[in-house]
Amino acid sequence: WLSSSKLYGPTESIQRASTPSFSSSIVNSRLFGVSTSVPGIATDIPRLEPRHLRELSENQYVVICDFLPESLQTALRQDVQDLRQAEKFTVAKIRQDATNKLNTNIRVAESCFLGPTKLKTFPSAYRDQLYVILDQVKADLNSHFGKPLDSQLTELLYAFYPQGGFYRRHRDAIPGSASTLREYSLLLYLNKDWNEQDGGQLRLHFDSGDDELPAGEEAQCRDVLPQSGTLVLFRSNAIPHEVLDTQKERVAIIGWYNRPVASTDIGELAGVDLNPTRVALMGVAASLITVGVGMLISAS
Ligand SMILES: O=C(O)CCC(=O)C(=O)O
Ligand SMILES: [Fe+2]
Repeated sequence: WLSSSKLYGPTESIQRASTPSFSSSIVNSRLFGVSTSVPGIATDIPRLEPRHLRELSENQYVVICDFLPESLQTALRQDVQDLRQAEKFTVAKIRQDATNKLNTNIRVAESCFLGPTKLKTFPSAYRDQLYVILDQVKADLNSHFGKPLDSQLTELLYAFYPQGGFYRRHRDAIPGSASTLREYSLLLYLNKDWNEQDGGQLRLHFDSGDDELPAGEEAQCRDVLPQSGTLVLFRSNAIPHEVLDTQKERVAIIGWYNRPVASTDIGELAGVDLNPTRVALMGVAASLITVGVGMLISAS
């Protein structure tokens, strides 16, 4: 597992997860695989390996193929179908947008918010398994980077893009809004047998722009196929990205690991101008804001 850390450009090196895609209920003894058992399912918990974490810190993003166990991919694909059937999906809004109004010039997709406290009337052991896996990813990020991530402030959703769907270039963390707390963006795809001609690639941009390529800069990007099982992680404030027009229905699990609210965020998040010395004395206010932002996120 400590094999060579490759230096690579935006167009190469897609990593592979090392855990087997599925195992029976036998607890495995491999270094990065632990197992849980949920009634009816027993799946290895895939882990971020040191090479993945190194790559994330060097390049601000990492792409890991075959991360999610295949049996779970199948089950979650079915979960998306069932939730759509039950009309649990709503047309996705652009949340960073000040007005939060529907903007179909930027995004055409439907979404369904997920999390341990969501969809209580529509439980799924497979979704619970997903939460366990995503908590482990968070723990792996935590222990590698040594920066705490806030468990209250994790956002998670299913996104369904119809044929012709897209999401134009944007950044996930925008200063001056709650999204500024997003530290890592997470994408997990559930689309079987995806090809180049199906479109819907996730395009990661490496120029210095936000929503557009700055004049005079050369485009530099990498396209990732939304292939079932693929995990993409990137620093939310570092990598502008977009979803190219999809020729087929496309499903993604989208999440953000947020950092805790710092006292220096208070002014910005509360929309007021506070002086820094006062702000420093306001740790209590920071935790209140955490609760407030948490409610904001869970209400969406
Ligand atoms: O669906 C994707 O691949 C990306 C979605 C995205 O960028 C977002 O929801 O912020
Ligand atoms: Fe995004």
